[in-house]
Amino acid sequence: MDDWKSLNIRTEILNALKLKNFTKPTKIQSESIPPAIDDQRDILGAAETGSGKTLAFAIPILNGILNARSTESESDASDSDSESENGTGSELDSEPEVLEELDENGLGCVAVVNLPPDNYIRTNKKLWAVILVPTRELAMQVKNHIEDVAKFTNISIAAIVGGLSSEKQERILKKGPEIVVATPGRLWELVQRNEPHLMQLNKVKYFVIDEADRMVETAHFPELHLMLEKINLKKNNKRQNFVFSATLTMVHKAPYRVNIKNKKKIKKNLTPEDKLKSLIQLIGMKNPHVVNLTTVNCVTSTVKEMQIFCSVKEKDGYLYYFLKQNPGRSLVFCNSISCVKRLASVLSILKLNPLPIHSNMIQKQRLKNLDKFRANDHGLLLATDVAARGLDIIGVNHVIHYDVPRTAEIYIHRSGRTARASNIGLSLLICTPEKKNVYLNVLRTMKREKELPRFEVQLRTLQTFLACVKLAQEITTLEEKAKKETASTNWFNKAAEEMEIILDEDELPRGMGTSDLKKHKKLVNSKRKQLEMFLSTIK
Ligand SMILES: Nc1ncnc2c1ncn2[C@@H]1O[C@H](COP(=O)(O)OP(=O)(O)OP(=O)(O)O)[C@@H](O)[C@H]1O
Repeated sequence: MDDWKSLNIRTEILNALKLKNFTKPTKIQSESIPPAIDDQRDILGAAETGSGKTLAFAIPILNGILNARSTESESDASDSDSESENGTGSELDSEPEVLEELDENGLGCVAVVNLPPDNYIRTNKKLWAVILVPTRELAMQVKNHIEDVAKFTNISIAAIVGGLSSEKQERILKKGPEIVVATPGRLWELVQRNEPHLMQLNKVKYFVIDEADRMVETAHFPELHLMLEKINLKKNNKRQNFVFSATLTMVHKAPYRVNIKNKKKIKKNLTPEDKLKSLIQLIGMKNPHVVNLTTVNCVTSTVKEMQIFCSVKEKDGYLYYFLKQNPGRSLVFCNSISCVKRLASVLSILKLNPLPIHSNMIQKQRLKNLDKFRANDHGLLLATDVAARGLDIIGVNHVIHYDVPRTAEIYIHRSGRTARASNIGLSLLICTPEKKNVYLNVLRTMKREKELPRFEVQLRTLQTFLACVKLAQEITTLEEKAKKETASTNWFNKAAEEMEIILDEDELPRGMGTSDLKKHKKLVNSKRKQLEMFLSTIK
């Protein structure tokens, strides 16, 4: 534990690290923690996936809160009359609030008032830190990770995310957690509802943007920009900012056609320095300490990268071949929700028990599927890029890019779900001729001169797998059709029932009648039996 001790970390935190068996800091931790703790510097940190960035910002925050509390209790002891810094009363919102009200004619008029809004009830606990992350699952994970390290402190941490009851989250905030980990949408919603604890947002001592390059994309998180405007409206020199990502310094070449079209004003390619500068400005950081540990390879060195080149028709077959031939915990990424849903049907019929996760699922089911995946050494998660960033699931053996990722960043983050914390793993990209350009572009952005090595398959074995997949696809299509037909007939029958009309079969919507449906079912059953036979020949 000596390496930790030299970082000036408090005993409460050291004890928790010891309990977790984290014997020494990772590189990003040993390079970020000292300037953050000793010099209270803002930190811009870039380091590969799975390298421990969460604790690189969480430890300085916990340490800072504990130190401040000790100082407060010392000064409280010496001056019991003075107002505690822990209470928010003296510090908060001394500035008048400007409220819009309606006059008797229903017209808007502006009233300047010194009082807070009616529902503004100050919590008596200070909001020390706000940590923003792009996805709900990541917020939960970061919260749990920090809680582990805060085990021997009485600092409380809350996750505030969309998809769960906002009333319940308001109840959590009422307890006054010192650290709030949140997704921007839900946090902003509660800020706008004047949630009392969050009224301290512009006074927080620590502000973190994790996965920052993704978070500042305006199109994805407009609320983050509104929040930044709000917290930067009034200068808060005491705020310490932390901005982290594995792809913070990654830049893309401006497309060639842009250069040709705008002959006179040729678009300058953004440099990593430009990118950092604009982040610093946007977030309102002051002279940040930059820790850039990204490597030339971009992807963690313990990830073995490979590719399969095949036609669109063969993709499912190659995927099934890989999954059957390479047992372990696998995470398959698709570019769309519809692809996840379709693959989930096909792979379920092939008895692989896939667990889908995408943004159209209810939040509780998303979390449930993640838990099931975590608990099963042979789990199979089918995900959109909602699971590409930050998720820390120990023991993911394979990441499969079923669809070529649209950008190098996505490729890096997806691949980073395996081989975490110095473990090894495989990242396999499936590419079709139509997507070859996108794939080459991803490699170009990562400055790779060579293509990824080919994943070799045994062609004879592959044929059996392709045959199984073909049957499974046929069954899926037939079942889908039957489901749609039944749904539309049911709807028609229900409508007729409500209108008290009795229908003959020939009055039902054109499509399958009851007898057609029976035949259809029979066909599905025979195909299923055929598939069972095929599957029994595969180990
Ligand atoms: N000092 C340490 N010693 C051993 N393991 C550690 C240490 N610090 C963190 N870890 C573990 O390493 C794993 C990765 O950490 P973390 O999730 O913070 O990575 P990250 O750099 O944020 O990754 P990503 O870029 O994918 O979000 C976690 O399981 C964490 O518990």
